Amino acid sequence: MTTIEFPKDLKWGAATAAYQIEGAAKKDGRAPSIWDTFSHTPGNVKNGDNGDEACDSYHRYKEDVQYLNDLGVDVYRFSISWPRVMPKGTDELNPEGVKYYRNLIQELLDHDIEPIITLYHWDLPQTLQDQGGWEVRSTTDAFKEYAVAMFKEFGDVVKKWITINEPWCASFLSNYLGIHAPGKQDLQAAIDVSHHLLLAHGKSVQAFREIVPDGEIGYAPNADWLEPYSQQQEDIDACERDMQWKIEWFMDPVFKGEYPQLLQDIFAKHNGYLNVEEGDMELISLPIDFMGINYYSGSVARYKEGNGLFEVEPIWVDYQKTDIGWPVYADGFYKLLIHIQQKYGDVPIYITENGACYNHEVEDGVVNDQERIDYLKQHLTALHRAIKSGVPIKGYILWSLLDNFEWAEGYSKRFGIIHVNYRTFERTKKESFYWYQKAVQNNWFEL
Ligand SMILES: CCOCCOc1ccc(-c2cn(C[C@@H]3NC[C@@H](O)[C@H]3O)nn2)cc1
Repeated sequence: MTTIEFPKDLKWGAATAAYQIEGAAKKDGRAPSIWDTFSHTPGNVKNGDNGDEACDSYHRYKEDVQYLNDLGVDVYRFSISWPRVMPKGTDELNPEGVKYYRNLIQELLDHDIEPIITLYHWDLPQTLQDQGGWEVRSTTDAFKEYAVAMFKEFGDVVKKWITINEPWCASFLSNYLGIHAPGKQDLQAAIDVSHHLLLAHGKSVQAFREIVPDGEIGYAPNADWLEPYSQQQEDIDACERDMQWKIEWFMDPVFKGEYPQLLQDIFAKHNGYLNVEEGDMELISLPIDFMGINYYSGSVARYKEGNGLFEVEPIWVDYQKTDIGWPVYADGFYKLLIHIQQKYGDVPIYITENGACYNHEVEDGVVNDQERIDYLKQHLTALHRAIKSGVPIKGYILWSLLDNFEWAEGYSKRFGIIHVNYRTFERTKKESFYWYQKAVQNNWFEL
């Protein structure tokens, strides 16, 4: 048997996000977010699902922390619901909301699990959306006010912070493709949102240095891996364009202080333009301590005239697929990490999300999700290969601890290593839970 053994200091973890697991959407002063509005608008979410109750983790967080303790993870990545702690988006804090997160953090610390807080995991307070949302610059100041309040509340015990989760999803998927909240299909809006998300990141990094001087802060872009279907230049160029949309567009500003010209030119052909003001890029490119990378899938792709903004067509034949339809492409994980290191140098990286959707149900008390175990084996092997090649990987945080509300897919898509019965909220450890538990506790696994 082949053993894959990781560096002794690699941090192992699991991740969730507020709107996807908490529920209690109207409890103890929480105000609506754009995802409450979006999910309650017919047609936006499969089966008309919403996050009103989700996994009821708001009331069951102690049980969920016990599962993390059973796993033996070093870290737990969760997000704070902005409208739960700051219902108006700015101004006063909601003490009940703050108390929930203080209790959750204390429960983690009592079990020797390090909290990693994501400040923005897509649940913008609706009241701010009503004032223009991320399309307007003032929301970057509202975010800074929220971030500063959280740094002051929890910075004494929480030392790792992530500003923005998957800015590509929160900007282009949400405001150009219209698939996520607020569901707009407006390129200019998406470009403005992408810039304001990065500006909000920069403003909060600047504040963080004053408030939590011994802390570490980063952000968590998502990326898939597309490689040319052939060596035809048109196929190579098509992949480059789409990859730059997720990688360079969100990483060049932070690590190079500029947006990629290739994409600016493409956007301009569709009447989309950046609105950058004096000082913005200096804020956005303030040094950070780590970068999160969220990776799920990849494939070959080819040029297809007129197909979307970038005239690219992923070709998904020949791939094993998960139950959300995404190809399983672990090599893409390795190639992405090497590519990022080549482009941006030795930025410390946490894998802040990696996991698979398989919709197994409980049968006689068992959830036999062998496919998820195989996915994890393949991707952790690819990660190990990247580490051996010198990529500075600091941690692996699996998506997700629990089955949860998978955005526009609702509860129809299960990413958890723990099965959730959405009627009773009963949790059931899947076979992948036990496999991951062993890998975490051993720091190695056998192929
Ligand atoms: C060109 C057309 O493209 C359509 C692609 O549409 C999507 C939809 C969804 C995703 C997506 C979903 N996830 C998992 C989440 N990451 C954060 C966490 O909350 C998980 O639930 N990552 N990416 C990407 C692309």
